[in-house]
Amino acid sequence: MIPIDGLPVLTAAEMHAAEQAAMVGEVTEATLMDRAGSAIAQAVARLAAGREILVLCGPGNNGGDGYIAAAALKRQGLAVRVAASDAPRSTGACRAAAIWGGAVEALDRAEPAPVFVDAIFGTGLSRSPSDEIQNALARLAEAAWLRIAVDLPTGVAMDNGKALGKVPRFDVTLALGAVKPSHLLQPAASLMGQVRLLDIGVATRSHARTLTRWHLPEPDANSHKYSRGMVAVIAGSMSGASELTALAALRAGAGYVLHLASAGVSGSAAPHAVVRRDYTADALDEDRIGAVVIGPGLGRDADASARLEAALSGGRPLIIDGDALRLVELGTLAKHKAPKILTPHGGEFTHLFGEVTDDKLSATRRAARQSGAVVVHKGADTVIAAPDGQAILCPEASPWLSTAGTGDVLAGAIGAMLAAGLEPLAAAEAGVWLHAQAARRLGKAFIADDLADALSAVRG
Ligand SMILES: NC(=O)C1=CN([C@@H]2O[C@H](COP(=O)(O)OP(=O)(O)OC[C@H]3O[C@@H](n4cnc5c(N)ncnc54)[C@H](OP(=O)(O)O)[C@@H]3O)[C@@H](O)[C@H]2O)[C@@H](O)CC1
Ligand SMILES: Nc1ncnc2c1ncn2[C@@H]1O[C@H](COP(=O)(O)OP(=O)(O)O)[C@@H](O)[C@H]1O
Ligand SMILES: [K+]
Repeated sequence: MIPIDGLPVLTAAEMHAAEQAAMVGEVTEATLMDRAGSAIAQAVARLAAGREILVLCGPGNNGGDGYIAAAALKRQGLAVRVAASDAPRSTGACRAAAIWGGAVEALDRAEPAPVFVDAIFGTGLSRSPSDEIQNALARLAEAAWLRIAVDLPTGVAMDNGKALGKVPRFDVTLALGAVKPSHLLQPAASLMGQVRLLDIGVATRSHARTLTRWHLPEPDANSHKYSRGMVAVIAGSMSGASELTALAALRAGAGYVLHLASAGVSGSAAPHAVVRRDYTADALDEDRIGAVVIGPGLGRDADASARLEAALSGGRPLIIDGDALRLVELGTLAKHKAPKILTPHGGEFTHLFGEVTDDKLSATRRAARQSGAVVVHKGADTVIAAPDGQAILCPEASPWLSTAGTGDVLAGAIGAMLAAGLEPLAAAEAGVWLHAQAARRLGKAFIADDLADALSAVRG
């Protein structure tokens, strides 16, 4: 059972191609199924710790994996029963059912067991499971002590994070061969419990992968405040938001943070480490500025538009967030040649790129291509994409982040990473990682100010 940080994420088409490529020489579909079944059995035996196991098997190869796993568990002397939603149909499932060879209970009459293993449907789900299947899953899951899904919980589509019908909550999902988009996309991701990969010897390559820890730049004896990275935050009508961004940039490790506001808007407030200057048209002429953040608290008035235009024409690496995402036009963005990162939440994304009609991964990739920017499409399932198609899917972040100002903090953290010299995609990933870790450390009911402060501890 492999933790999934930094692993490739394969869509249905990519997974199919990877499986086909793996089936060479003596390796057949049956070989892969045997590997999957024995890896599942090993994981289930470990998790079950001697408790009785009920494996639910479907008619396709997901069911086939279930029969092979049940047979292996039985050989180990564990108490295991099998129930089926349907007779085995695929060649693989028929072979596997024969290997099991034991009793098969009818799904609607199956008695619950403490450990419930769902191998009804996996990547081959083509429509909503019947009410009979949905009800049986709900009843058996409810009565179980531990719920384990094989590959994907039954009812979850593979690529778009959608649940087709009622899907119970699982404790563990064992991804076979590769992580798939629905392991990370909402609402499906929140039904999976812990996702772990089982290696079945399929080589996986993809332009998408899961979030991973970044080895962040550390200062050394030659460092000074400018070499650590200088971030300029352009303020607007609500300076609280841009102050949070400035604080977060410092806490994330920037060497120098400039807060540029209208005369009289911000003065001597803490933290005193933020350098506060009046915003002027030539404010961004300072060559040492490594990243400009614009949007948090910017407002949407004429001043805000003028500041955005100055930031876009200034040619410095940019992070465009909040109000600036409501003001900016796609055409202008594509013409801006310096590195840029957009950090929209769902509403801002729709405003700029239109409704997501397919899935968050495809939509974010498209947006990055259209805008020529790295796009951080925020939410419980943040997706980051670069114009060249590379994408990063993030595991479910703390729901306590759903409080005002946490996005301003993220923009500051990403600003610090960009100013420190990371490439835009790496800067976005590192910022999102720091932000998620800070939230995790804080636990519950924190506020955005706490989150900004906690970035220091995550760096430490
Ligand atoms: N390929 C490989 O190399 C490996 C694959 N592996 C395993 O195979 C799994 C994919 O197997 P799979 O393609 O057979 O699909 P699966 O999820 O079992 O379902 C398909 C069956 O269900 C049916 N069906 C679908 N939806 C339905 C519904 N709502 N209600 C009723 N029926 C429905 C569908 O019938 P149809 O849609 O044609 O009517 C078909 O009969 C994958 O998740 C992994 O576990 C591993 O063994 C490693 C090697
Ligand atoms: N329910 C949630 N679960 C996990 N993360 C969330 C949730 N809601 C919001 N977030 C995260 O919190 C931040 C909120 O940003 P944003 O919506 O821009 O807020 P604000 O503009 O108030 O700062 C984003 O990083 C987002 O990914
Ligand atoms: K399943």
